Amino acid sequence: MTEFTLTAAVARLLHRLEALSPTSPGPRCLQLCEAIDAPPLIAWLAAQQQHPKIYWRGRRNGEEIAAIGAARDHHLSRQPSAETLDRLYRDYLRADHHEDLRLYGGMAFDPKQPAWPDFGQAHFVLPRIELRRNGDSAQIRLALCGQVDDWQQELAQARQALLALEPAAPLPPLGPAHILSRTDIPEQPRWNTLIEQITHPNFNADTPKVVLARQTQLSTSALPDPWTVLHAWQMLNPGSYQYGFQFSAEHTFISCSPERLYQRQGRELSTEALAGTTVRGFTEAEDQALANALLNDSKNSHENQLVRDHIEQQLAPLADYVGVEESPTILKLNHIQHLHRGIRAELKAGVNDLQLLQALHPTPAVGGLPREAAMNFIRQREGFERGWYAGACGYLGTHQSEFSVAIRSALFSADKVTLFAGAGIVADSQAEAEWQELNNKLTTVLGILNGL
Ligand SMILES: C=C(O[C@H]1C=CC=C(C(=O)O)[C@@H]1O)C(=O)O
Ligand SMILES: [Mg+2]
Repeated sequence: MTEFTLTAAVARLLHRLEALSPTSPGPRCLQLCEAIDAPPLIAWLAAQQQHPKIYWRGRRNGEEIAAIGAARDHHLSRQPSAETLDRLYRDYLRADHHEDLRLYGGMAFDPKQPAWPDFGQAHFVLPRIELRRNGDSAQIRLALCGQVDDWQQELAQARQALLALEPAAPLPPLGPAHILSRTDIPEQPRWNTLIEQITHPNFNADTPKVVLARQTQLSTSALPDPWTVLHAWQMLNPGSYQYGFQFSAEHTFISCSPERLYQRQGRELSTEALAGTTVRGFTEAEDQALANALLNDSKNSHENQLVRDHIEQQLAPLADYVGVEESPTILKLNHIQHLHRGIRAELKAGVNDLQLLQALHPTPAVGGLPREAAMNFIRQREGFERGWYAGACGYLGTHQSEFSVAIRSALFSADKVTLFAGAGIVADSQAEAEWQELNNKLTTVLGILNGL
């Protein structure tokens, strides 16, 4: 009888590697796959010693992935061009590939801002080892990618990666971390000035929306493990995407984001307008009253409407059909609730993921309108580098691709954690209320970091 423990599956993969011919007839990329009973994936990932480490989980109990190492690593100093994407497709994502190879990674919010170290303007990885789970079914996948003359070395490296796997261990506990210092950029007085500028009728006439953000840098007595924080965060917000990228031991970017940039299955596209925010109530009646007030609030409706209109316009030339939910519904998170409109499209034949990324990212839920004017304002005045905050994170695959907008995110480096929160500023925005909205967006993660 086949044993589905990870150890048994790894032994089978080692055996299959041995059986592969040590020479290759040409350049090739392939994936060996074995069914497993999946261990808890975040805990397994945290225990591994190989980098990069990547975690991805779709919304509402969606597909879960933990991946380590790289059979191919594309660290780009510019956002992907048509040529780069063509190459990626030719090499791994060809429609005649039956292996379902995927490139996991992301891209920064603004290619014109300096890139974060490790993350670059864009960074995509074909993982060496991927654990993929969908409901009760899970596999371990081993990727091999090489040329004729380095094939033997590729086999040796794949073997090495399998032998270096660590067993899953419990996640390190959160521990009683104390926040020693906190620095906000911008601080509140500067925030107020910026809101005045954005809401000034002369500016607002041409630039109806700018999503202004704040960076909150914390130093703590004991830096918590980012994977433990992500795990705690996902328990509180299972309806959000949950993901983390650690390209080296130095920096980890995690996000528990409610926002989908897009999901593509074949030519079916699903995206959304997510903008407009209020808090949750303490009782069901209060929660419902807050939701109703949000649905009827003109400032929040305007925030959402601008995103909806823009996405519809951007998709029109790429799609045979675009359908938008006319009235927004409410998406509830642990501490806040948002206005949400689902958007579906049937893509024209031949439309690729690069076209989708360029058309949709960044949406006016994180940038503004018009896109370039809003981004210019952010670049010149916000005062910090957004890096992958509000960027696009996810995966590219042949038949299916999915990206989330990396809001509700945190960057862990040496001795500090940096949190990010933004708010859509439109004509009727009040500086104090928008500042409070930023705080509301941080409540859940701050609670985790405070050990609450
Ligand atoms: C930019 C962020 O949120 C966006 C997504 C949902 C609601 C938003 C809002 O109501 O302002 C923002 O547009 C963030 O959380 O950093
Ligand atoms: Mg808002």
